[in-house]
Amino acid sequence: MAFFSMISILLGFVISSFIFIVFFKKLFFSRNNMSEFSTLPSVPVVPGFPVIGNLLQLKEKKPHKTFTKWSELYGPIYSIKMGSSSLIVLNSTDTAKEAMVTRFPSISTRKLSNALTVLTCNKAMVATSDYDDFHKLVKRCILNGLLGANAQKRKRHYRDVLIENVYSKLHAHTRDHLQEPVNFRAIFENELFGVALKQAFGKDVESIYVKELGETLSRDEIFKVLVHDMMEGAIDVDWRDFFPYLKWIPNKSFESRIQQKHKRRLAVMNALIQDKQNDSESKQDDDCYLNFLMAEAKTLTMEQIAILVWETIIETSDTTLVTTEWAIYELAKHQNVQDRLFKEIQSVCEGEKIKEEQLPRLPYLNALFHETLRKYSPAPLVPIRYAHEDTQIGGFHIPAGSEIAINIYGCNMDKKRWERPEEWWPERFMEDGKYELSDLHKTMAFGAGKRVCAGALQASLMAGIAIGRLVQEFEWKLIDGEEENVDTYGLTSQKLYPLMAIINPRRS
Ligand code: HEM
Repeated sequence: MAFFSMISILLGFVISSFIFIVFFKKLFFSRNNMSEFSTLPSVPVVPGFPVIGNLLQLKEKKPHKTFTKWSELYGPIYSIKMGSSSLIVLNSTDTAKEAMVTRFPSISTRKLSNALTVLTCNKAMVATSDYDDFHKLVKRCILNGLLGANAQKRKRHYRDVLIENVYSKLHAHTRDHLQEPVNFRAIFENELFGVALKQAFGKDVESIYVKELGETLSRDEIFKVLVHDMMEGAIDVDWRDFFPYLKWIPNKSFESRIQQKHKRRLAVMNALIQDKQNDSESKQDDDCYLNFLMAEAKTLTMEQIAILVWETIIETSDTTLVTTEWAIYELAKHQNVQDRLFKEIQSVCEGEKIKEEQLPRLPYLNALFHETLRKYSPAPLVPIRYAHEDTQIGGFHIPAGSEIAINIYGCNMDKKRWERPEEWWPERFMEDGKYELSDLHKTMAFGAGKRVCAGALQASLMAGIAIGRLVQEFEWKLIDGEEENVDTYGLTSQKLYPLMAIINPRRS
């Protein structure tokens, strides 16, 4: 009997110790697992519908505008549901900076849509890669080989030729069709694409035979395949992005659209690369980005090199055009701003053609460039990021696994930060007639922190000198009805309808 009661006491002790250990371990473990942030409040949620969440509310293809409206109701940071995926949206400069700089180590990976996964060959671009060794290698390459200050000095002649060509074509227009509106985009886009090709391959091209397609493409067709179709593809929507658990269901029309664009782009890039390699004996510029990558990044595959070179072509061809076209539109609309800019240029350049070296001495030109970046944020939404560990933003808990969208357009339309944000008003950067260089970065147009735009210098030089020279040489006026044409299109706030303006030469 004593033996049995001994056993039951012992058993009782073992069981209670076991329960205690399990309980204690659980308590200890969950405490340990509870990050320092989990006591913070969760981000506010924008109400949506069961299953689809907020998808219906986002059906107009300008999510940055809808996000900005919601920020007035739900605050600068909130969460939405896109089908079964949640997305945290940041709409103020403070929260955006926190995500891009202070909390960057916890939010350094990218989350790509199905379309972008294909078009970027699974993150093989600098701009869409995760923050890893690949990113460090290719960002070093793009800065040293093309976009850093020294490389941009070496590429100066391309920019000089661009501006002379644009000037000559506009001048020819005034000679042959005075008082007829000019399509500024058609001229500027064509020249920018030329710079993009020269930087990439050391030369412009008129046409190319693409063996994989069995056809010869004209320069316009090359532009369509490398730039236009890619911009269109980047915003193509696959409904499976919103319901990843249904990814096993085929979406044939989406897949064939994207694959076709992707394959044509690679075929054209391969043809251009081959053409350059066959041509290496000729006197073309050998300081081109393709040669730089081939020499400096030997661990990369040929497909990665093709994508990295293509990246510089699409980036050079698009955002600088968007900014310059909107700036000229606003100048043509605001004659007083145009006059003030012209006077500033004349007093600094003393009748000579404006030069890049003079840009720092032209505060009003800088102010209006940055005001254009603010109002028209050429990259309104930064590619989506992903929190790989618990963190916080704006005093809210951001659990690991959250997807985060940074709405730069929303930051720049924030009424708490900007007086009358809807107005284009360069003087906001010229308080008391002076401007502070640091103020210009308040727009966050180029991002911030470790993923800051690599092309900011090139874009500022090209857009700055183009705006300055075009106002120095011509008076710009909008045609009737043009003021209403302010709609945008696509991923980068491009003007929906090309700017149509009347230009008059200022001097013979
Ligand atoms: C006005 C013109 C431009 C604007 C407003 C702009 C804006 C931006 C923004 C917002 C980012 C994202 C930052 C982030 O993910 O946090 C970015 C990244 C980038 N941009 Fe630009 N960009 C412009 C022109 C250019 C040009 C002309 C090039 C190259 C030719 C370029 C190359 C890049 C690259 C390579 C990145 C990725 C940097 C990285 O992830 O480390 N950009 N840009």
